[in-house]
Amino acid sequence: MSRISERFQTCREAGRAALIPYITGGDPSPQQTVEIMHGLVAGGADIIEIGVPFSDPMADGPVIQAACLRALQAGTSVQDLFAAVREFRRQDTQTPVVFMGYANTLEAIGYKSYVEQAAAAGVDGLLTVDLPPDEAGELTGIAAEAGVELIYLVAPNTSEQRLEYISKAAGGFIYAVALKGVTGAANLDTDLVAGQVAAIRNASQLPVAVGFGVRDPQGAAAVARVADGVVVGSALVQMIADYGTAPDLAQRLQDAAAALRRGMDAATQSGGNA
Ligand SMILES: O=P(O)(O)OC[C@@H](O)[C@@H](O)c1c[nH]c2ccccc12
Repeated sequence: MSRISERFQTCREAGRAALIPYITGGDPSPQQTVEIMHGLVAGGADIIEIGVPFSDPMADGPVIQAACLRALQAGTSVQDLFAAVREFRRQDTQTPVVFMGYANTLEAIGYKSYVEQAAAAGVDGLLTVDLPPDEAGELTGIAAEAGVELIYLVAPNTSEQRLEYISKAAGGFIYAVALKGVTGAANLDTDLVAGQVAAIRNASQLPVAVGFGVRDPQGAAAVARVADGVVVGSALVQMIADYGTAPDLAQRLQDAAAALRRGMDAATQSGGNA
């Protein structure tokens, strides 16, 4: 069983939703990424999503765009991020790591080389925003061979037919984008999210994680009641923007993850995870 499936199973058995923090790799520096990853796990993260910084991150709002810029200015390369995951894996062999990024990066290195290096470093899944299943082509076979799961996004306006199609291609979990627009939005509508998750569950057996617009323990709690996983990105990335040079940056992110964790666990213990 893959590390991602295993983690969702553990969460299901424990009656809780998976906490999936997102940070941009190499922000504020590649060295700090490993420390932050360990901090997030200590705070209760189940899966870590690392953004591969890209100069034109079209799905991202201003907070993550700025993070990409900081990471690139710090000289972050994909190789640095593979090295960061290798380093992380020396202490943590349990927590799944997903690389989120854009096709451009994979194409520059070559799909096969990229996937093999990612797998060797200890990356479990790839979420490539502009490579939907119809365009993943040879990536699908390469990833399957390397044991790397391809995670796909489902938007609020994704048709039922399209949902069926994506479900067939998807691995790991389905990422439900809670709203139209870019990352870092503020208007999460939990009723809409509940309906969206229900529709996805009709089409797929995979766990469903929800992201975009979850920014605090209350929002995380509301999503944890209806989904298998909760992704929080911009709110944490904003802390890196604010405290990037503070010596206790990793501890601050650990505390933020712990607050999200508490909110989510309180919600699922009192309200069930149906
Ligand atoms: O930032 P938010 O609103 O908390 O959303 C999560 C998101 O940041 C993370 O999953 C992500 C960052 N960039 C992306 C691009 C596409 C899909 C998802 C992402």
